[in-house]
Amino acid sequence: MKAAPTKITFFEFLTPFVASGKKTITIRDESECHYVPGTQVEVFTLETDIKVCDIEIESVNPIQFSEINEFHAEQEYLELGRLKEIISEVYPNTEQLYVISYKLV
Ligand SMILES: CC(=O)Nc1ccn([C@@H]2O[C@H](CO)[C@@H](O)[C@H]2O)c(=O)n1
Repeated sequence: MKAAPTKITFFEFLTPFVASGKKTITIRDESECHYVPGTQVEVFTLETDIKVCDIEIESVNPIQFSEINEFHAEQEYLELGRLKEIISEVYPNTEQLYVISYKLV
């Protein structure tokens, strides 16, 4: 069995919202859906690989791109339009995604 991942990266501009507890979910593709509820994960900036904080994974749930709504945007601490724009840039032509929810530890 593969070990649960212990590191996650976020775009640097989003990390203050993760560290302050304002952003409580992230939406990723299949390659990043292997986080395990109850495990602790270190948060780093994507661009500069600087450690930001520690989080505990609460849940990982599949979602279709077309199902992303205001409720997710609120938890992402982003406007819905902006959220969908970012996701389409990072994961072009990917319908199957995963909502990873977490809390600060
Ligand atoms: C390799 C890597 O770090 N990738 C990503 C992928 C996504 N995100 C953010 O997650 C949310 C849903 O996609 C949005 O808020 C995105 O901006 C991120 O910060 N970094």
